[in-house]
Amino acid sequence: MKVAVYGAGGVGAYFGGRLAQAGADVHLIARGDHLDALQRDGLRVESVSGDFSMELPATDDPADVGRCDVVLFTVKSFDTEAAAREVRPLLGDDTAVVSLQNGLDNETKLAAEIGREHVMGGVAYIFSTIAEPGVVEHTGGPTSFTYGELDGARSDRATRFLEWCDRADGMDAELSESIQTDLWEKAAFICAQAGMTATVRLPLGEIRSHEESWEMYRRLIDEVCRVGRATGAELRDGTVSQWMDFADDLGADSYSSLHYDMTHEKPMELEALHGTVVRRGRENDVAVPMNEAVYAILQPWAQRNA
Ligand SMILES: NC(=O)C1=CN([C@@H]2O[C@H](COP(=O)(O)OP(=O)(O)OC[C@H]3O[C@@H](n4cnc5c(N)ncnc54)[C@H](OP(=O)(O)O)[C@@H]3O)[C@@H](O)[C@H]2O)C=CC1
Ligand SMILES: CC(C)(CO)C(=O)C(=O)O
Repeated sequence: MKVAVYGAGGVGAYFGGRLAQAGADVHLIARGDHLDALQRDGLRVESVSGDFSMELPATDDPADVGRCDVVLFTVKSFDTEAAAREVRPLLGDDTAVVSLQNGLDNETKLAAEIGREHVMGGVAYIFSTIAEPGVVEHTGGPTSFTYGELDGARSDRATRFLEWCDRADGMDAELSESIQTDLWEKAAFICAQAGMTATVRLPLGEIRSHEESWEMYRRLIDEVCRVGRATGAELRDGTVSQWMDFADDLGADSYSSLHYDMTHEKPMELEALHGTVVRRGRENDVAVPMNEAVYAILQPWAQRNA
């Protein structure tokens, strides 16, 4: 199984490294200082599930890699269109490009550039960042992702990739029959987890311990579920309470990638998260006051860091 990781950062390099440990032929696509360090010193993953280091081919030019079975597409959502324009050298007839990004529009943008037949949707659950060039720090979370064909088919390429994922330690993967549902459900959780940790600028434990803040967390999830349903996505009953239980069990020191980016002067995915919910809410006549508040509070930060 030949796999390219397009955007080998916190998420991509972690899962790519795990697949390489399982024997997959993994190629990293990165840029800047991070790429220099990957080429010079290899990839180092410092993980709560066990540290590991490995030498993997790394480049900024997809033509060096050539056709792959699977491309894990893990750039930030604001880089989706630019990166999608460079994906073609990685594509054979049956190549799957699997987005593991946050946001609701990445798959559509990818499909517009490379064709819907190449695109799978996905959602990732992991807390990981580039701690320094060449080094990915994994601090917690389930280390799992769910992915699937846009039409829900249990295709040969999707099941073949699942077999490889199942061989890998330190990660779990699941094949989805309704990736739109999963994307909206993940959006509901991330708008709460990212929105609250970034606006409050404190970890989840302190947010949980204040009734009003915890209620805002719940309302953020609820609003996104309402918008998702209004757009036609079939969210499961009980999604709000399931996420509240999940968030109740997360470590008290949990934050989010949005909080990390905000506090490290990095571009933020605010438009892909709360910006999209606010716009889709207006289009579908669904009130989203909590998401509007988060969007308004974080816009100056998003502008400053852009
Ligand atoms: N981090 C997390 O814990 C989680 C993140 N996610 C989502 O996963 C996605 C990826 O996040 P994350 O891994 O944190 O992001 P990172 O910033 O850690 O990694 C993305 C990498 O892609 C690189 N990149 C972007 N464009 C290109 C390009 N054209 N060519 C080569 N390299 C490129 C970036 O370089 P540069 O830095 O120079 O831009 C960066 O090194 C996001 O949508 C995020 O919301 C989902 C679940 C958990
Ligand atoms: C769900 C969460 C919070 C970690 O998996 C995430 O997606 C992020 O930090 O971007």
